[in-house]
Amino acid sequence: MGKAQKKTGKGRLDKYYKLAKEQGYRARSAFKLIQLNKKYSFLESARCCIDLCAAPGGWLQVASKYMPQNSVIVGVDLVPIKPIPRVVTFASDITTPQCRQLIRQELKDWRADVVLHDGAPNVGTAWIQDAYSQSELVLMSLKLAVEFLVKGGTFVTKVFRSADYNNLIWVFNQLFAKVEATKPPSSRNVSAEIFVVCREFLAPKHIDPKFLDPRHVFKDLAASVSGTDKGTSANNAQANVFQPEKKRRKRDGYDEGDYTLFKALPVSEFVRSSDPISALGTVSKMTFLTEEEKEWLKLDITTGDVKANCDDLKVLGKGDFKALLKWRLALREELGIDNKTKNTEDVTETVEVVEEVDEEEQIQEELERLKAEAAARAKRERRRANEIKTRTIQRMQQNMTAPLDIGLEQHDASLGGQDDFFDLGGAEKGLRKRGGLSKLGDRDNLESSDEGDASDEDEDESVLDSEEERARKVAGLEAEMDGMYEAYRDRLRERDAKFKVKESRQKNAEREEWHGIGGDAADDVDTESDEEEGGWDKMEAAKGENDDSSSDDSDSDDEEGPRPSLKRHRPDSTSTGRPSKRPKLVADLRAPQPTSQAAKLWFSQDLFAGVDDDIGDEEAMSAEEASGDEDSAEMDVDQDDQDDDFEIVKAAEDDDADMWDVEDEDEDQVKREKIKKHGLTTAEAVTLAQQLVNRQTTKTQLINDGFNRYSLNSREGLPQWFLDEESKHYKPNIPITKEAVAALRAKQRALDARPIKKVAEAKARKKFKAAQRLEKAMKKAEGVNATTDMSEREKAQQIEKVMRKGLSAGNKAKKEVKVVVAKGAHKGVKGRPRGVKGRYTMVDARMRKEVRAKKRVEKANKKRRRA
Ligand SMILES: C[S@@+](CC[C@H](N)C(=O)[O-])C[C@H]1O[C@@H](n2cnc3c(N)ncnc32)[C@H](O)[C@@H]1O
Repeated sequence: MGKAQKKTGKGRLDKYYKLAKEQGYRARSAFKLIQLNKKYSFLESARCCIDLCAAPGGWLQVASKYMPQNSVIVGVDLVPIKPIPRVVTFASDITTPQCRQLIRQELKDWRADVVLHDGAPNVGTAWIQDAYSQSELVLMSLKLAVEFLVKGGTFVTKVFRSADYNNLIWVFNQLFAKVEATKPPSSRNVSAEIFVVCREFLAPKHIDPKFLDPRHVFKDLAASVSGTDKGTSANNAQANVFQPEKKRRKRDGYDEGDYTLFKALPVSEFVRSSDPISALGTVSKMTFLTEEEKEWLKLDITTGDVKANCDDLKVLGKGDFKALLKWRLALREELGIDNKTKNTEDVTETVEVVEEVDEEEQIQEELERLKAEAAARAKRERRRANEIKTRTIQRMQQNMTAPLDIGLEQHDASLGGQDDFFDLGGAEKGLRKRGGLSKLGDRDNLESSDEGDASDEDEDESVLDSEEERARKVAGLEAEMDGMYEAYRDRLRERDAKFKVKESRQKNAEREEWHGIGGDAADDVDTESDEEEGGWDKMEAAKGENDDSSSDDSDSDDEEGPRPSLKRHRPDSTSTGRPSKRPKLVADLRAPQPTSQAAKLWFSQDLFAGVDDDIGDEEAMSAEEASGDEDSAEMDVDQDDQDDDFEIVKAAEDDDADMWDVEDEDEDQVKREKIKKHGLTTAEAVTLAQQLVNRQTTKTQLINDGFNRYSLNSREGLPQWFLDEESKHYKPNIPITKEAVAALRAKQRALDARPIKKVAEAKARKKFKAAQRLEKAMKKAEGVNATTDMSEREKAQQIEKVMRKGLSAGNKAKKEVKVVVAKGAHKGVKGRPRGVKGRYTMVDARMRKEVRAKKRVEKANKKRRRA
């Protein structure tokens, strides 16, 4: 569950999820009802509505919003529903009489205009079983609907496109004048759900109880579910043979590309087939057309019955099928296909034993044998495929991590016929021949023995078929390209300090990036979008944690799988010193090799999915199965992945409107502060902000625009060089306006004009001191004013003096000291030189140099003394 898309979050947290969050709905499914109501307008005129299976309450919220004031709205679910204004809710099972009573108590004499049903059983078993329960639930809801609906009322229900679909529609048609099935846009395409809107309830006086009885409505399916057959076509084929009395309908539709009912099969195929049962179960007729087949008609064993049976298989019973199988066995013996029975011809005693064996048993044995053979074959093939995968992985890993340093290309080229310069496969083979890859061989053998398979070198060679060879070459080339690109980047890093800075900035940007609205711009503008990013990451992380606890497989998914802010790590050059520019072909596999990042990336591709599991770790398999069960138990998270599209929008404990985790707030705070501190930093962001302020766009529009062709790009498995290129050019082109650029420039200019910190501090200090002086002066002035032994005039003079001093003290210009060099006319002058006014100081031309020299000597002497 949740593995097909891993619903890697991206698919799951879609536009409607975000809209639900934004508009305060508890579940994205709210939009389904909104869209259904938009099409059929049943809520606006309704005065009473019952919502069956209503938790967490998305539909109830919509009903309460669209229905007139003072309407009666009742919601029921197995789980309690958090209160919603104007809505009565209670917890009950809609399939029980107690639920019926509760609704009756609530409605009294009222009848409902609308009955809604969006129920989904808590799944966990096989799909066909789940679908059946869902259909049953629909029928139960219909039962309540017909009891409480007013004549002409509307019943809206969710149905799954299962085998029961037509039966349900038939029943609806008996009770409602208009029945329409529709899939609202918000219902995911991957979901099998469909909504049926039944209008104009006929309210018949008497309703045949069979209409509402699952045993009658889903009669055939119940039979097939209780039997051994779970609905697969292969099983169906077998069931057709062993229980031909019970005709099975094609409930699951026809096989891909096979839409005809009548099928003919050459009888030789039936005789030679390893799975005769399937042949008998699927074909209508077996033909004798070739010369060989016509010869068989002449044999004694081919009786008239056999011929007649071959003519129309659809009318045969169990005994006829047995007869055909018996005939097949006899014919195979005749033809020498079955060596086992042929050998028995030579041993008289054994022949006797064989003759004694009951027909029934013989067929049974044959069946057993065929089954065992098929199972063994499948197992062999699986193991073989696993081996191929494992070896491919090992080899590619080697190619990626180890330097190719022994001039193999020249060597192989010199042998002639080696066109491909990069043919690592050939080189490896050469090495293997020379024993250079003995370690690899050891490892291979080790693995083979682990799996209990006696595969040897020969088999190993046969496994390397041309396709694998080609795939390996391609992988080798790609790995080499990756290596070269890394080396190139390393060189850049060494040469260009700016590159490093750029790189780290880019990493930060990637970490910050939300792929919704579009990069930095969105990040800058919409703080709520930022919240979403936080929420997204948290949810992903939470999912990761869940997976961690439940499955090994999902562990790796978490590490390698796509993330909203996918960040690719480069191999740590510090740990390995300088990275080798050429990958080594031979590596010591005995020592545990750390998987390189490039290798991790490579192995995160679908091709390798499940390799680890397949290698035979049964524990991992069972853990995975267990996790599957656990997953399915998490109704609100995964159920809709499989069959229901219901998804609860995460809600905060206390506040419905604010639906993100409290933990996110810190992160959001940081982002908000960042924007507060630095403002909007890109022209795109400023443009979007201006559009928002000027009401040229809305937040919803922005979110909608965020779902563009760039937003859900998967970067999984793509080489780094490609991603680097893409990050430069393949991104949404958000328009920018002149005004935005001008605003940013103005801001930049203001920033440039700002004094540096020290100057600003000095200025502030000066200001502070001036204020202190002024305060002091004012105090003094007040003192002067308070004295009684001075005339008013004297006081005024004194105060003016004090204030002038206080104000001007800070502004005192430093008295200039004139420097007079003692050379020329001033050389040897004693006293004030001529023509110099004010303060002066005489300097010797050589004085500075001499003073410095003197200091140097003193310092040197000091050192010497200390030594
Ligand atoms: C898809 S959710 C409903 C979502 C709802 N329409 C909304 O918008 O919030 C399905 C609900 O069916 C409920 N359910 C399943 N079987 C039920 C039963 N027998 N009786 C009552 N509720 C049931 C589940 O508890 C689950 O909450």
